[in-house]
Amino acid sequence: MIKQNTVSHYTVEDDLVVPEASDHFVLTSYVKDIIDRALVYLHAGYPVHFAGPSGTGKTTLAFHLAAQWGRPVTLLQGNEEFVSSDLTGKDIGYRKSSLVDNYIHSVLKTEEQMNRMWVDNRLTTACRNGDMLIYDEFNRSKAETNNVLLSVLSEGILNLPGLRGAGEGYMDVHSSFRAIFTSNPEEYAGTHKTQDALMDRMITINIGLADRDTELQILHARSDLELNESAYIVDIVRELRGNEHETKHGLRAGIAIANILSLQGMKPRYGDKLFHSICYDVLSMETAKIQRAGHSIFHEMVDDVIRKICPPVGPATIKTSTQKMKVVE
Ligand SMILES: Nc1ncnc2c1ncn2[C@@H]1O[C@H](COP(=O)(O)OP(=O)(O)OP(=O)(O)O)[C@@H](O)[C@H]1O
Repeated sequence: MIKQNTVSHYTVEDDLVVPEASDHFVLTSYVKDIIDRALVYLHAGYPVHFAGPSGTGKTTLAFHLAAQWGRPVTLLQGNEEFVSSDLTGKDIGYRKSSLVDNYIHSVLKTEEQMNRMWVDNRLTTACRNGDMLIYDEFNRSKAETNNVLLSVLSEGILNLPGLRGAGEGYMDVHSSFRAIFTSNPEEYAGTHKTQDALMDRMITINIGLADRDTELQILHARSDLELNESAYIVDIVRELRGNEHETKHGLRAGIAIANILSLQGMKPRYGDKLFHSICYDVLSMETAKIQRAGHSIFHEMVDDVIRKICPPVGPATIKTSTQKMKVVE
């Protein structure tokens, strides 16, 4: 595992995202393989699309990739309410300028000029400057909103109908412009079916759940829990995923449990009631619905997995910042 000082958090200043170094980005061979392939596609001039379930690291990969690319980054977040002008820009009205010439006091000459005022939005700025565009969850925007990307990605032309009146209806896209898209094809609420024409213009890398080592390194990097203790959490989450009921937790649930435990000075132990409860709560999203003979078997299922994976609590009492727990042996 290599922890790289490259990226995973960023600052936003005047709409421009500048990727910054982070100690927390984890680059295992699994992650590196994805980034290397994506860089090859970007160098060949193709936009890259990371597609996969929630919490698999798509956005983090997109920012890391953008940092590797080295150009300024413009960020767009897919939105159901967006219309094309939210991507490209719009006329914000007219500017009126008038000149009053009274040089010869008996002659008053006035001249008025009306100019349309156009403001670029993020896509236009990125195309103009040759930035890297990250369009996160782009399928949350309607297909007709994203149509403007078709000519950008294939012909290198941005269509700006709003500027037609000013004789500037099209703009050549800067040759350094690139785009990284992310989407979750499994998400139904609030997403739109992406048109094939757009998908056809990007190279899609399917991001599944990371291998165990990557998941472990990420969980360890994102919490202060020791590596061997982190491994118990990773195995619990993976075991529940592999369960016949197929729970769909991504990386976040494990990170959350590890963070809570390390902040409380706790360790994942079978029989520690608080630990069991934390697992019920954090992992309850889908599994809570699982029933047998009319009652939820979710807690039993989690208890079973914890028993299989974690060592039991020792004879000492477990100290947490808020309470002392009685050991259950
Ligand atoms: N390579 C990595 N190094 C360190 N942390 C990572 C890495 N990949 C993912 N993570 C962490 O895993 C969590 C989920 O990652 P991320 O938000 O990128 O997933 P996502 O697939 O974009 O999720 P969603 O589809 O729900 O937006 C985050 O806390 C992120 O910081």
